Amino acid sequence: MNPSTSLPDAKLSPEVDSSVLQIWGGHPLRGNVKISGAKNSALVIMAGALLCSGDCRIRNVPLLADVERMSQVLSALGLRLTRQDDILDINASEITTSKAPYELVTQLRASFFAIGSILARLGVAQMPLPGGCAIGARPVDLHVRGLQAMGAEVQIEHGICNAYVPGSNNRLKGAKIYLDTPSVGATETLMMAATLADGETILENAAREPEVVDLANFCNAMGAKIQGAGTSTITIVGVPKLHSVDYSIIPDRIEAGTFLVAGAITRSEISLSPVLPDHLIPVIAKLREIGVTIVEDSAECLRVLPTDSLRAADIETLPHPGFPTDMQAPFMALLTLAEGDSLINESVFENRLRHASELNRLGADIRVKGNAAFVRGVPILSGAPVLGTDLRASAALVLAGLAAEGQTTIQGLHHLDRGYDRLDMKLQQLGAKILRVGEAPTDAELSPNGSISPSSVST
Ligand SMILES: CC(=O)N[C@H]1[C@@H](OP(=O)(O)OP(=O)(O)OC[C@H]2O[C@@H](n3ccc(=O)[nH]c3=O)[C@H](O)[C@@H]2O)O[C@H](CO)[C@@H](O)[C@@H]1O
Ligand SMILES: C=C(OP(=O)(O)O)C(=O)O
Repeated sequence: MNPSTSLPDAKLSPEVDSSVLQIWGGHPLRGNVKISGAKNSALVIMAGALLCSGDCRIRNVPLLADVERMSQVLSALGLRLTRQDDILDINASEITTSKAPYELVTQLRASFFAIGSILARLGVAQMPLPGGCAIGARPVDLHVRGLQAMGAEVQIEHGICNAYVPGSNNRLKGAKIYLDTPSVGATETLMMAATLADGETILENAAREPEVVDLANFCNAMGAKIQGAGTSTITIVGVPKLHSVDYSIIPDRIEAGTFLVAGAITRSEISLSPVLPDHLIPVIAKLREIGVTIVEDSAECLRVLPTDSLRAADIETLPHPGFPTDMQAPFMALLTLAEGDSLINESVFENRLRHASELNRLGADIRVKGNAAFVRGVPILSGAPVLGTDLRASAALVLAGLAAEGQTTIQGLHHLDRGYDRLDMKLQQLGAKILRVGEAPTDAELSPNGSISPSSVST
C-alpha cells in the first residue's frame, strides 16, 4: 500500500485509539460535500477481486480503516495491492495461501465474505469468523449452508470456518439456494462462489441492496454471467475464468444519508454529490415525512434546505428497498428534536439500539423496550461526554452533537473511522466546529498532497 494514503496504524487497533471528537454545537452548516465511494461496495468488491486471474483497477475507493484492513487481508493471502488516491489496483494472479489471518478478519465483517471467492479460486479456504459492528449475533449459517449446497465440505472449529471442495477438479457446483432471510453478506458470498462454479446457481430470496448490484456489475465486467441482481432471484452461470477490469464503485448511500440528516438536524442548507437518488428513496421519503425539504438539483446532486420544525415519524428498518438499518441511529438522533412521539422498530438486527442511552446523556428522551425505541421529542439537546458503541451509533452522536448546545465529546472513534471517510474533516469544511483531539491522523497521513483534497469538500 502507498503509505501516504494509509490510515495510521493506531487506527487499526481499538485498544490504542484514544482520540476523541470535540464538537461545539449549534452552528449551521453551509456548502457542498463530496460523497465518497460506498464502504459496503468497496469491501466486497475487494473480496471479489480474488476471483480475477488478472488486474483489477477499482476506482472511487473510500479512505477507511476497514478498507485498509481488507487490503491487509488480501496482502496476507498473497495478492499485490497498490493505492493512489482513490484508485486501488489489485493483482490476484497468485493466491499464495487459503488461510486468512485471524487478527485482521476479526476486525471487520466483509472480510468473511471472501470465503466465497477463495473457495471458488482454490477449492479450499480457512476463514476465521468475522468481526464488524456488535449489533447482534450476526451468524454465518446462510453463507455456510449455501456453500454446502454447492458441494463444499464446511466445518467451523475453534472459531475458524474450514471449507474445501472434494473431487478431482476442486470446482464448486451450481445449485438452487433459498436464503431464509435476504442476507446481504450471504448473497454476496454465494454470488462470488457461483461465478466460477460448474453450472448454474439460482439464489432465491436474495438481498436486493445496491451494493449487491454493484458487486454483480463488477463481476460481470470481469466476464461473469450474473443476471437478476437487484431482484430477489439471482441467476449465475459459472465460467472457468474471469479477466482484468477497470471499475468505479457507487457513491455511499449511507454517508449521503448521514449528511442529509446533518443538514436537517442543524437546520442548514448543504449540497451533496455525487449521489444516486434512487438508492436513497426510503431515506428521502422519511426525511420529507419529518418535514425536511430535499431538492434534486441534478441526477447526481441533492440539496437539503433549512427546516423550521421537525415532525415525529415512525420507522421500521427492513431489507432494501425498505428503510436501511444503517440509517436507523442517525434518524434516531434527528427524531430526538422532532415535535411529538416517534416509534423506531429495529427489525434487522437484535441489538442495535445502544446509542439510545448515549443520546439520553445529551438530553434526549428515549425509552427502549426490546427492539423498539420510543422517542419523545425535546426542544433542545445539551452537550455532554458520550461513547460511540458502533459505527452508525457514533455517527448519530456526531449529528446530535452538531445540534446540541455547548460541547460534546465523543469517544470510540475507531468505530467511526471504520466506515466514514474523514467525516470530521468534511463537516469542518461545511463550517462545523468539530475537532479531533489526541491521536488524530495528520493531513499528510490522510492524503498525498498534505491536506484533504479541495475537490472532496468545498464551501
Ligand atoms: C459489510 C456489509 O455489507 N455490511 C452490511 C451488511 O451486513 P451483513 O451482510 O452482515 O448483514 P445481513 O444482511 O447478513 O444480516 C441481516 C440479518 O440476517 C441475519 N443473518 C445473516 C447471515 C446469516 O448467515 N444468518 C443470519 O441469520 C443477521 O443476523 C441479521 O439479522 O448488511 C447489513 C444489513 O443491511 C448492513 O447493516 C451492514 O452494513
Ligand atoms: C453494520 C455496519 O457495518 P459492518 O457490517 O461492516 O459491521 C454498517 O456499515 O453500518
